[in-house]
Amino acid sequence: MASQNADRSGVGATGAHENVLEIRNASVGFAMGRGTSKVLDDVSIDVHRGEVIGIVGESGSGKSMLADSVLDAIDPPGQLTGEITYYPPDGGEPIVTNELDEEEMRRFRWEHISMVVQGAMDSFNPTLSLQSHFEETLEAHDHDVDEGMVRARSLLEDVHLDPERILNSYPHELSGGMKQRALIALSLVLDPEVLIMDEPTAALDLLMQQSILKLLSDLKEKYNLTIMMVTHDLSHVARIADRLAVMYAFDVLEIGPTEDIVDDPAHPYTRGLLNSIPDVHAPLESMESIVGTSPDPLNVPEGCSYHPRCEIAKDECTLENPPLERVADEHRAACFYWEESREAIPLKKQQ
Ligand SMILES: Nc1ncnc2c1ncn2[C@@H]1O[C@H](COP(=O)(O)OP(=O)(O)OP(=O)(O)O)[C@@H](O)[C@H]1O
Repeated sequence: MASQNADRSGVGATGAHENVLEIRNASVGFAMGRGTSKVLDDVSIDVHRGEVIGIVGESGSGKSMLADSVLDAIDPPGQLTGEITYYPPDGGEPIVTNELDEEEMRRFRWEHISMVVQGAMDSFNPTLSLQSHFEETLEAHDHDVDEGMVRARSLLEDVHLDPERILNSYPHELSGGMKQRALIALSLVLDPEVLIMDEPTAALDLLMQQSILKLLSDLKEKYNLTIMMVTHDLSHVARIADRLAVMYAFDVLEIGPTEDIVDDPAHPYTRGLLNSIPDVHAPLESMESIVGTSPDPLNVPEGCSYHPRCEIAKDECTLENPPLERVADEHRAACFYWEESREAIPLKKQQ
């Protein structure tokens, strides 16, 4: 497998690097008739070992592109550039995932990083029982099937499903919530270290969404997982995320501990996003949406991409793209005027 001369400075006492993933200058471009459409624009973030990181933002902001980049799963003709490095738990050689060839990636995926994508519930093969899905996955990765099925049963119990009943069922015999939970068990059967969930609960009702979040949080503790969770629903993921990265126009414009982002966001966009989250107790007229729409990938504004919608933008914002600046210890925001934004854009009280 491809490796790089790793930066060993983040190696902790256990021999494991403190970051499980380092995403550096990740960009995705699609060549189109009207020019090249950049749908991920030079994103660099670390994913800390053992955390839940929520990737949030409006529809079309590039969240799935960021998640797909980790496993180099961009559909052609999309082109990924940059470098995504995975650090194994045992302090072994780091792996640059976007340098793996097809066969190396086939082995890497599910063993180290599993991904459950939008609509994956429908990806079960309708002609195969759930037992066959688990067995095929184990066989494809040369795992001992008997041993693997012991783990599969235990994982199914972890997600509150009856192993015997589920393994003997066909996908159409399960409800949406059961399928989603079976899929989470399947994604963990090879004991990966990282689980990427892209809108994992979008098709489920609110109660089921909450129960899946609780399950993920329990699984994370039990199996020492790192979870990257992609969603447009900030309030939802904030319940389990240690950190949040807020995306807008194909870039991360704010990142930090969840409580900093929710209680004291620094970027005008994040403040607007929080003020637009529905509060069931508040009168409708008190809800605010952000004026304007997010940019088309072929028409991203110069300077700060948010400036046309920003109520505190100044000339400088139209000319220069602000870098992520330090707000507090681990809190960063890409805004020249983040200090001003706190007073200029008051937060409505969330329930
Ligand atoms: N195959 C493709 N060719 C060209 N552009 C694409 C392709 N797939 C996605 N895009 C564009 O990439 C941009 C980012 O898409 P992405 O799916 O990452 O957004 P998202 O934030 O995950 O949105 P959503 O929450 O709706 O899934 C969008 O503008 C989308 O139209």
